[in-house]
Amino acid sequence: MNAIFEVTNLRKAFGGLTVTNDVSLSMAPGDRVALIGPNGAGKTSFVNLVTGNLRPDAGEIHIAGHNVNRIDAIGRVRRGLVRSFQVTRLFQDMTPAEHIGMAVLQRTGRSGRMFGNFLAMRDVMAETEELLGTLGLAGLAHRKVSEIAYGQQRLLEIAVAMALKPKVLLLDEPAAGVPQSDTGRIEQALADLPPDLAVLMIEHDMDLVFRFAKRVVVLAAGTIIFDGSPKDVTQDARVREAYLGSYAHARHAA
Ligand SMILES: Nc1ncnc2c1ncn2[C@@H]1O[C@H](COP(=O)(O)OP(=O)(O)OP(=O)(O)O)[C@@H](O)[C@H]1O
Repeated sequence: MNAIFEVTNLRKAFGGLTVTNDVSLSMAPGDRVALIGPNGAGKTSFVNLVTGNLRPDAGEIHIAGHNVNRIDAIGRVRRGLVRSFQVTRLFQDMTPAEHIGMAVLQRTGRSGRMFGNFLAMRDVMAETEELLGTLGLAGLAHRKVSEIAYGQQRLLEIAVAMALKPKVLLLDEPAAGVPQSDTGRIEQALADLPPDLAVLMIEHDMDLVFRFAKRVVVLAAGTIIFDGSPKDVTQDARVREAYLGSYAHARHAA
């Protein structure tokens, strides 16, 4: 396989707790992968390791064939590994257009000009308008983030990530917290992502997983226990046991 993203034998422990246990995962351009697992399985830790927000104890991370272990989080974004910006990290007083414009400036190496009127730059504005239009946010381009609906803020996260022109996109529960009436627009945005982009989505909503993913990876207690088709995942005995075990644990704790 011609991997755009490859993790081999990744390992991380917090004290005595191993949260990433010899994890290997490879993705090709165009892959649509859902990363699922019970609460506390290590999904977020895995994403933090690959984005450079956590340092692994062992293992290698490659983006487009380059080892990025020694490259920081911003450097990995430059190499094409982008995690969707979280709603909690959007600036409430800024507009969607300003968010996209800033991301375009960052990508094109002009972030020193962020405090000028960068939206007056023709190329920045053109790209901003196009991206907001694609995601159905054109009418909100100049409203403050605090004034737009939560579902639209989540669409803006995707738009900001896309402005960085990723090769690999990591999405953390893109529809979580969005009212049912608006989840269709998020799903449409996911369906419209460029076909050559590799997407890894952490998701708890299994309906969304089955509609989006061509491949499902299941983490349990830091270990990949399944990597295969959506069709097979529900039949897998280890997967069933991991989820049932976590429910039993939750019920016991309640
Ligand atoms: N900085 C940290 N220090 C110590 N333990 C941590 C740290 N970060 C995460 N953990 C622990 O690592 C384990 C895996 O957590 P992680 O958040 O990666 O799981 P998750 O699969 O993303 O869970 P959820 O679905 O609930 O978000 C948990 O037991 C968590 O408490």
